[in-house]
Amino acid sequence: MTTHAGVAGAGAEAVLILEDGRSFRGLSYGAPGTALGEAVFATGMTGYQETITDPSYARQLVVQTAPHIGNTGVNRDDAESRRIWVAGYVVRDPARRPSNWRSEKSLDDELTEQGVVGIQGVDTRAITRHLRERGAMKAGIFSGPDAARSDAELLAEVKGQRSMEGFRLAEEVSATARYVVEPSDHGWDGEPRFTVAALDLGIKAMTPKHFAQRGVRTVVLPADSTYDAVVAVGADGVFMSNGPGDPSTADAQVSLLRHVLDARMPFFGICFGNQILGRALGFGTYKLRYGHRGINQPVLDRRTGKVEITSQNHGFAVDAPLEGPVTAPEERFGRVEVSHVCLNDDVVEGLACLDLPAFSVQYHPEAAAGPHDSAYLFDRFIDFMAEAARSGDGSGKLDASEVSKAPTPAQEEI
Ligand SMILES: NC(=O)CC[C@H](N)C(=O)O
Repeated sequence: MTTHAGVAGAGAEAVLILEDGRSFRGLSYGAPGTALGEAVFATGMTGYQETITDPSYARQLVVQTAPHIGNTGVNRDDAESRRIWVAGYVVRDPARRPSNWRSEKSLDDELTEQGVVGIQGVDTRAITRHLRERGAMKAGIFSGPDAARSDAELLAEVKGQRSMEGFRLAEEVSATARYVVEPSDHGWDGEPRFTVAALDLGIKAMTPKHFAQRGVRTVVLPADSTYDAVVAVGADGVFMSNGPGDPSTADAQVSLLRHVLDARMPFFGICFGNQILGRALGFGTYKLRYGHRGINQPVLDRRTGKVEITSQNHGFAVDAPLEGPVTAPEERFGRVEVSHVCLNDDVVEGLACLDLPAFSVQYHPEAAAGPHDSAYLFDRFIDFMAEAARSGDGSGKLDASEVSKAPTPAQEEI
Protein backbone atom coordinates (compact mmCIF):
# COMPACT_ATOMS: atom_id res chain seq x y z
CA MET A 1 0.00 0.00 0.00
CA THR A 2 1.30 3.45 -0.87
CA THR A 3 0.52 6.55 1.13
CA HIS A 4 1.24 10.02 -0.16
CA ALA A 5 0.69 13.03 2.03
CA GLY A 6 1.46 15.98 -0.24
CA VAL A 7 3.24 19.12 0.90
CA ALA A 8 3.46 22.52 -0.64
CA GLY A 9 6.77 23.44 -2.22
CA ALA A 10 9.04 21.97 -4.82
CA GLY A 11 11.23 18.89 -4.41
CA ALA A 12 12.09 15.71 -6.21
CA GLU A 13 10.03 12.58 -5.67
CA ALA A 14 11.13 10.32 -2.84
CA VAL A 15 9.93 7.03 -1.41
CA LEU A 16 10.40 5.27 1.92
CA ILE A 17 10.26 1.50 1.54
CA LEU A 18 10.01 -0.85 4.50
CA GLU A 19 11.25 -4.41 4.56
CA ASP A 20 7.70 -5.79 4.72
CA GLY A 21 6.81 -4.10 1.44
CA ARG A 22 4.95 -1.09 2.82
CA SER A 23 5.94 2.13 1.06
CA PHE A 24 5.33 5.83 1.61
CA ARG A 25 5.77 8.39 -1.16
CA GLY A 26 6.82 11.95 -0.48
CA LEU A 27 9.39 14.49 -1.55
CA SER A 28 13.13 14.67 -1.19
CA TYR A 29 14.57 16.32 1.94
CA GLY A 30 18.28 16.97 2.40
CA ALA A 31 20.58 15.27 -0.10
CA PRO A 32 19.09 13.22 -2.96
CA GLY A 33 20.11 9.58 -3.25
CA THR A 34 19.69 6.34 -1.33
CA ALA A 35 19.79 5.76 2.43
CA LEU A 36 19.57 2.31 3.97
CA GLY A 37 19.15 1.52 7.65
CA GLU A 38 16.79 0.35 10.34
CA ALA A 39 13.60 2.43 10.47
CA VAL A 40 12.90 3.66 14.01
CA PHE A 41 10.73 6.42 15.41
CA ALA A 42 11.70 9.15 17.87
CA THR A 43 9.04 10.97 19.85
CA GLY A 44 10.91 14.07 21.07
CA MET A 45 9.09 17.31 20.37
CA THR A 46 12.37 19.21 20.60
CA GLY A 47 16.06 18.43 20.24
CA TYR A 48 16.21 17.32 16.60
CA GLN A 49 19.78 18.57 16.22
CA GLU A 50 20.89 16.58 19.27
CA THR A 51 19.08 13.56 17.83
CA ILE A 52 20.66 13.57 14.39
CA THR A 53 24.17 14.13 15.79
CA ASP A 54 23.86 11.35 18.39
CA PRO A 55 26.27 8.58 17.26
CA SER A 56 23.89 5.98 18.75
CA TYR A 57 21.66 6.61 15.72
CA ALA A 58 24.25 5.34 13.22
CA ARG A 59 22.71 3.08 10.56
CA GLN A 60 19.18 4.08 11.50
CA LEU A 61 16.53 5.93 9.49
CA VAL A 62 14.92 8.15 12.08
CA VAL A 63 11.23 8.99 11.77
CA GLN A 64 10.33 12.08 13.79
CA THR A 65 6.81 11.87 15.21
CA ALA A 66 6.74 15.63 15.86
CA PRO A 67 5.16 16.92 12.65
CA HIS A 68 7.09 20.15 12.30
CA ILE A 69 10.87 19.77 12.25
CA GLY A 70 13.62 22.33 11.64
CA ASN A 71 11.90 25.39 13.12
CA THR A 72 14.96 26.62 14.98
CA GLY A 73 17.54 25.70 12.32
CA VAL A 74 20.92 24.33 13.40
CA ASN A 75 23.86 25.88 15.22
CA ARG A 76 27.37 24.77 16.13
CA ASP A 77 26.71 24.62 19.89
CA ASP A 78 23.95 22.02 19.92
CA ALA A 79 25.73 19.29 17.94
CA GLU A 80 26.43 16.26 20.12
CA SER A 81 29.33 15.08 17.94
CA ARG A 82 31.39 16.03 14.90
CA ARG A 83 28.76 15.08 12.30
CA ILE A 84 25.24 13.86 11.61
CA TRP A 85 24.98 10.13 12.26
CA VAL A 86 21.42 9.21 11.31
CA ALA A 87 21.57 7.21 8.09
CA GLY A 88 18.42 8.90 6.81
CA TYR A 89 15.75 11.28 8.06
CA VAL A 90 11.96 11.09 7.78
CA VAL A 91 9.79 14.13 8.55
CA ARG A 92 6.22 15.22 7.97
CA ASP A 93 6.43 18.96 7.42
CA PRO A 94 9.84 20.66 7.62
CA ALA A 95 10.10 24.34 8.45
CA ARG A 96 10.36 26.40 5.31
CA ARG A 97 12.37 29.07 7.10
CA PRO A 98 14.18 28.58 10.42
CA SER A 99 13.59 31.23 13.03
CA ASN A 100 15.78 31.48 16.10
CA TRP A 101 18.47 33.88 17.29
CA ARG A 102 20.95 31.01 17.54
CA SER A 103 20.22 29.58 14.09
CA GLU A 104 23.15 29.55 11.68
CA LYS A 105 21.70 27.43 8.92
CA SER A 106 18.55 25.56 7.91
CA LEU A 107 18.31 21.89 8.79
CA ASP A 108 17.67 21.11 5.12
CA ASP A 109 20.95 22.79 4.12
CA GLU A 110 22.86 20.99 6.89
CA LEU A 111 21.49 17.60 5.81
CA THR A 112 22.37 18.39 2.19
CA GLU A 113 25.91 19.53 3.05
CA GLN A 114 26.54 16.37 5.03
CA GLY A 115 25.06 14.18 2.30
CA VAL A 116 22.21 12.87 4.48
CA VAL A 117 19.24 11.60 2.48
CA GLY A 118 15.78 12.38 3.84
CA ILE A 119 12.15 12.35 2.89
CA GLN A 120 9.42 14.87 3.72
CA GLY A 121 5.68 15.02 3.25
CA VAL A 122 5.00 11.48 4.41
CA ASP A 123 2.45 10.49 7.02
CA THR A 124 4.84 9.96 9.93
CA ARG A 125 1.95 8.99 12.20
CA ALA A 126 1.02 6.08 9.93
CA ILE A 127 4.68 5.03 9.69
CA THR A 128 5.02 5.12 13.47
CA ARG A 129 1.88 3.09 14.05
CA HIS A 130 3.15 0.55 11.55
CA LEU A 131 6.56 0.29 13.26
CA ARG A 132 4.88 -0.02 16.66
CA GLU A 133 2.86 -2.96 15.43
CA ARG A 134 5.46 -4.71 13.29
CA GLY A 135 8.63 -3.58 15.04
CA ALA A 136 11.65 -1.61 13.87
CA MET A 137 12.76 -3.03 10.52
CA LYS A 138 15.10 -2.64 7.58
CA ALA A 139 14.16 0.25 5.33
CA GLY A 140 15.38 2.53 2.59
CA ILE A 141 14.80 6.11 1.47
CA PHE A 142 15.22 6.64 -2.26
CA SER A 143 14.98 10.10 -3.77
CA GLY A 144 15.71 11.89 -7.02
CA PRO A 145 16.61 9.49 -9.86
CA ASP A 146 16.88 6.61 -7.32
CA ALA A 147 13.14 6.90 -6.60
CA ALA A 148 12.34 6.12 -10.25
CA ARG A 149 13.65 2.55 -10.05
CA SER A 150 11.06 -0.20 -9.80
CA ASP A 151 9.56 -0.95 -6.39
CA ALA A 152 10.70 -4.57 -6.67
CA GLU A 153 14.29 -3.48 -7.24
CA LEU A 154 14.19 -1.04 -4.32
CA LEU A 155 12.63 -3.61 -2.00
CA ALA A 156 15.36 -6.10 -2.88
CA GLU A 157 17.97 -3.49 -1.96
CA VAL A 158 16.20 -2.82 1.35
CA LYS A 159 16.05 -6.50 2.20
CA GLY A 160 19.66 -7.08 1.16
CA GLN A 161 21.16 -4.87 3.88
CA ARG A 162 22.44 -6.15 7.21
CA SER A 163 20.03 -6.22 10.09
CA MET A 164 20.74 -4.35 13.32
CA GLU A 165 20.81 -7.61 15.25
CA GLY A 166 24.41 -8.76 15.45
CA PHE A 167 25.72 -5.48 14.05
CA ARG A 168 28.91 -4.22 15.70
CA LEU A 169 29.08 -0.46 15.27
CA ALA A 170 30.77 1.21 18.23
CA GLU A 171 34.20 1.05 16.62
CA GLU A 172 32.78 2.75 13.49
CA VAL A 173 31.74 5.88 15.35
CA SER A 174 34.37 6.05 18.10
CA ALA A 175 37.25 8.51 18.21
CA THR A 176 40.40 6.82 16.94
CA ALA A 177 42.77 8.69 19.24
CA ARG A 178 42.40 9.68 22.87
CA TYR A 179 41.59 13.25 23.83
CA VAL A 180 41.06 15.11 27.07
CA VAL A 181 38.23 17.38 28.18
CA GLU A 182 39.38 19.59 31.04
CA PRO A 183 37.07 21.05 33.67
CA SER A 184 38.37 24.50 32.69
CA ASP A 185 36.98 23.94 29.15
CA HIS A 186 33.53 24.31 30.68
CA GLY A 187 34.07 27.05 33.20
CA TRP A 188 35.36 25.10 36.22
CA ASP A 189 37.59 27.39 38.17
CA GLY A 190 40.15 25.33 40.07
CA GLU A 191 42.14 22.14 40.00
CA PRO A 192 40.45 18.99 38.63
CA ARG A 193 38.99 16.92 41.47
CA PHE A 194 39.08 13.54 39.69
CA THR A 195 39.98 11.96 36.37
CA VAL A 196 37.63 9.63 34.51
CA ALA A 197 38.70 7.24 31.75
CA ALA A 198 35.75 7.29 29.34
CA LEU A 199 35.45 4.61 26.69
CA ASP A 200 34.02 6.24 23.56
CA LEU A 201 31.48 3.85 22.07
CA GLY A 202 29.65 6.80 20.50
CA ILE A 203 29.99 9.37 23.27
CA LYS A 204 28.00 12.58 23.10
CA ALA A 205 29.66 15.92 23.85
CA MET A 206 27.33 16.53 26.76
CA THR A 207 28.82 13.72 28.86
CA PRO A 208 32.37 15.11 29.32
CA LYS A 209 30.72 18.50 29.77
CA HIS A 210 28.72 17.20 32.75
CA PHE A 211 31.92 15.82 34.25
CA ALA A 212 33.82 19.05 33.56
CA GLN A 213 31.14 21.19 35.18
CA ARG A 214 31.65 19.11 38.33
CA GLY A 215 35.43 19.53 38.26
CA VAL A 216 36.18 16.15 36.69
CA ARG A 217 38.69 15.69 33.86
CA THR A 218 37.62 13.21 31.17
CA VAL A 219 40.18 11.24 29.20
CA VAL A 220 38.21 9.89 26.25
CA LEU A 221 39.58 6.60 24.93
CA PRO A 222 38.85 4.79 21.63
CA ALA A 223 36.34 1.93 21.76
CA ASP A 224 39.01 -0.72 21.25
CA SER A 225 41.20 0.40 24.16
CA THR A 226 42.70 -2.28 26.37
CA TYR A 227 42.66 -2.52 30.14
CA ASP A 228 46.33 -1.43 30.12
CA ALA A 229 45.33 1.77 28.31
CA VAL A 230 42.66 2.43 30.91
CA VAL A 231 45.09 1.86 33.78
CA ALA A 232 47.66 4.12 32.07
CA VAL A 233 45.24 7.02 32.42
CA GLY A 234 45.64 6.79 36.19
CA ALA A 235 41.92 7.40 36.43
CA ASP A 236 39.79 7.53 39.56
CA GLY A 237 36.91 5.88 37.75
CA VAL A 238 35.87 4.34 34.45
CA PHE A 239 32.92 5.36 32.28
CA MET A 240 31.39 3.60 29.25
CA SER A 241 29.23 5.67 26.93
CA ASN A 242 26.16 5.25 24.79
CA GLY A 243 26.69 3.90 21.29
CA PRO A 244 25.13 2.22 18.27
CA GLY A 245 24.81 -1.46 17.43
CA ASP A 246 23.96 -4.71 19.14
CA PRO A 247 25.47 -5.05 22.63
CA SER A 248 25.85 -8.80 22.11
CA THR A 249 28.78 -7.93 19.82
CA ALA A 250 30.67 -5.94 22.46
CA ASP A 251 32.80 -8.82 23.75
CA ALA A 252 35.99 -6.75 23.93
CA GLN A 253 34.33 -4.09 26.07
CA VAL A 254 32.68 -6.73 28.31
CA SER A 255 36.06 -8.29 28.92
CA LEU A 256 37.61 -4.89 29.66
CA LEU A 257 34.83 -4.06 32.10
CA ARG A 258 35.31 -7.36 33.95
CA HIS A 259 38.92 -6.33 34.58
CA VAL A 260 37.70 -2.96 35.86
CA LEU A 261 35.20 -4.61 38.21
CA ASP A 262 37.81 -7.09 39.44
CA ALA A 263 40.02 -4.11 40.26
CA ARG A 264 37.09 -2.55 42.17
CA MET A 265 37.44 0.68 40.20
CA PRO A 266 34.35 2.91 40.37
CA PHE A 267 32.27 2.43 37.21
CA PHE A 268 29.40 4.33 35.58
CA GLY A 269 27.75 3.35 32.30
CA ILE A 270 25.13 5.03 30.13
CA CYS A 271 22.93 3.16 27.64
CA PHE A 272 25.37 0.93 25.69
CA GLY A 273 27.48 1.17 28.87
CA ASN A 274 24.51 -0.19 30.85
CA GLN A 275 24.16 -3.10 28.46
CA ILE A 276 27.88 -3.84 28.79
CA LEU A 277 27.63 -3.82 32.59
CA GLY A 278 24.69 -6.20 32.31
CA ARG A 279 26.72 -8.55 30.15
CA ALA A 280 29.82 -8.25 32.32
CA LEU A 281 27.71 -9.36 35.29
CA GLY A 282 26.56 -12.35 33.26
CA PHE A 283 23.12 -11.26 32.02
CA GLY A 284 21.99 -11.42 28.41
CA THR A 285 20.64 -8.67 26.18
CA TYR A 286 17.79 -8.78 23.66
CA LYS A 287 16.28 -6.64 20.95
CA LEU A 288 13.15 -4.67 21.79
CA ARG A 289 10.32 -4.70 19.25
CA TYR A 290 10.48 -0.98 18.47
CA GLY A 291 12.70 0.43 21.22
CA HIS A 292 12.52 3.59 23.30
CA ARG A 293 13.44 6.85 21.57
CA GLY A 294 12.25 10.17 22.89
CA ILE A 295 12.61 12.62 25.70
CA ASN A 296 9.52 11.94 27.77
CA GLN A 297 9.98 8.36 28.94
CA PRO A 298 8.93 7.72 32.56
CA VAL A 299 11.38 5.72 34.65
CA LEU A 300 10.90 4.54 38.24
CA ASP A 301 13.87 4.74 40.59
CA ARG A 302 12.97 1.63 42.57
CA ARG A 303 15.09 2.64 45.53
CA THR A 304 13.41 5.99 46.17
CA GLY A 305 10.02 5.44 44.52
CA LYS A 306 10.59 8.62 42.52
CA VAL A 307 9.69 8.87 38.85
CA GLU A 308 12.14 10.53 36.50
CA ILE A 309 11.16 11.78 33.07
CA THR A 310 14.04 10.68 30.87
CA SER A 311 15.60 10.95 27.47
CA GLN A 312 16.07 7.57 25.80
CA ASN A 313 17.42 6.06 22.63
CA HIS A 314 17.78 2.32 22.73
CA GLY A 315 16.68 -0.65 20.68
CA PHE A 316 18.17 -3.35 22.93
CA ALA A 317 17.81 -4.03 26.66
CA VAL A 318 19.33 -6.06 29.49
CA ASP A 319 17.57 -9.27 30.47
CA ALA A 320 17.83 -9.18 34.27
CA PRO A 321 15.25 -10.18 36.89
CA LEU A 322 13.21 -7.28 38.27
CA GLU A 323 12.82 -8.95 41.63
CA GLY A 324 16.03 -8.73 43.55
CA PRO A 325 18.71 -8.14 44.61
CA VAL A 326 20.15 -11.29 43.07
CA THR A 327 23.64 -12.72 42.93
CA ALA A 328 25.11 -11.84 39.55
CA PRO A 329 25.39 -14.85 37.22
CA GLU A 330 29.11 -14.02 37.29
CA GLU A 331 29.10 -14.72 41.01
CA ARG A 332 32.41 -13.10 41.87
CA PHE A 333 30.78 -9.69 41.27
CA GLY A 334 28.37 -10.24 44.16
CA ARG A 335 24.85 -8.89 44.41
CA VAL A 336 23.13 -6.71 41.84
CA GLU A 337 19.71 -5.15 41.54
CA VAL A 338 17.64 -3.56 38.84
CA SER A 339 17.66 -0.01 40.16
CA HIS A 340 15.47 1.62 37.50
CA VAL A 341 12.60 0.36 35.37
CA CYS A 342 10.62 1.89 32.50
CA LEU A 343 7.04 2.55 33.56
CA ASN A 344 5.71 2.04 30.04
CA ASP A 345 6.80 -1.57 29.67
CA ASP A 346 8.91 -2.70 32.66
CA VAL A 347 12.14 -2.75 30.63
CA VAL A 348 15.32 -2.65 32.74
CA GLU A 349 16.54 0.96 32.83
CA GLY A 350 19.32 0.73 35.42
CA LEU A 351 21.60 -1.67 37.28
CA ALA A 352 23.31 -1.22 40.62
CA CYS A 353 25.98 -3.48 42.06
CA LEU A 354 25.66 -3.83 45.81
CA ASP A 355 29.16 -5.18 46.50
CA LEU A 356 31.09 -3.05 44.00
CA PRO A 357 31.16 0.70 43.25
CA ALA A 358 29.49 0.18 39.87
CA PHE A 359 26.15 1.26 38.40
CA SER A 360 24.62 2.20 35.09
CA VAL A 361 21.46 3.46 33.43
CA GLN A 362 19.85 2.65 30.11
CA TYR A 363 18.57 6.21 29.65
CA HIS A 364 20.41 9.49 29.20
CA PRO A 365 21.12 11.61 32.28
CA GLU A 366 23.37 13.78 30.09
CA ALA A 367 20.48 14.66 27.73
CA ALA A 368 21.38 18.04 26.25
CA ALA A 369 17.84 18.79 25.12
CA GLY A 370 16.54 17.69 28.53
CA PRO A 371 14.86 16.60 30.66
CA HIS A 372 17.43 17.02 33.40
CA ASP A 373 15.80 14.97 36.18
CA SER A 374 18.61 12.41 36.16
CA ALA A 375 21.72 14.61 36.25
CA TYR A 376 22.19 13.57 39.90
CA LEU A 377 23.73 10.33 38.62
CA PHE A 378 26.93 12.19 37.70
CA ASP A 379 27.16 13.29 41.34
CA ARG A 380 26.62 9.72 42.51
CA PHE A 381 29.57 8.57 40.39
CA ILE A 382 31.71 11.36 41.85
CA ASP A 383 30.70 10.20 45.34
CA PHE A 384 31.91 6.70 44.42
CA MET A 385 35.26 8.09 43.26
CA ALA A 386 35.58 10.17 46.43
CA GLU A 387 34.82 7.14 48.58
CA ALA A 388 37.35 4.98 46.68
CA ALA A 389 39.98 7.71 47.07
CA ARG A 390 39.28 7.92 50.83
CA SER A 391 39.38 4.20 51.41
CA GLY A 392 42.22 3.51 48.95
CA ASP A 393 39.99 0.83 47.49
CA GLY A 394 40.07 0.13 43.77
CA SER A 395 40.75 3.42 42.07
CA GLY A 396 42.57 1.69 39.24
CA LYS A 397 45.78 1.12 41.05
CA LEU A 398 45.64 -2.59 40.32
CA ASP A 399 47.81 -3.00 37.26
CA ALA A 400 47.17 -5.33 34.36
CA SER A 401 49.65 -7.98 35.53
CA GLU A 402 47.92 -8.26 38.91
CA VAL A 403 44.52 -8.54 37.28
CA SER A 404 45.56 -11.27 34.91
CA LYS A 405 46.63 -13.31 37.95
CA ALA A 406 43.11 -13.09 39.29
CA PRO A 407 40.80 -15.97 38.32
CA THR A 408 39.24 -13.92 35.56
CA PRO A 409 38.56 -12.50 32.30
CA ALA A 410 41.42 -12.48 29.84
CA GLN A 411 40.95 -15.98 28.50
CA GLU A 412 37.44 -16.41 29.65
CA GLU A 413 34.63 -17.14 27.23
CA ILE A 414 31.95 -14.54 27.02
N1 LIG B 1 22.02 4.97 22.91
C1 LIG B 1 22.60 3.79 23.11
O1 LIG B 1 23.64 3.65 23.73
C2 LIG B 1 21.96 2.60 22.44
C3 LIG B 1 22.56 1.29 22.81
C4 LIG B 1 22.23 0.18 21.81
N2 LIG B 1 22.83 0.46 20.54
C5 LIG B 1 20.72 0.05 21.66
O2 LIG B 1 20.18 0.38 20.64
O3 LIG B 1 20.08 -0.37 22.58
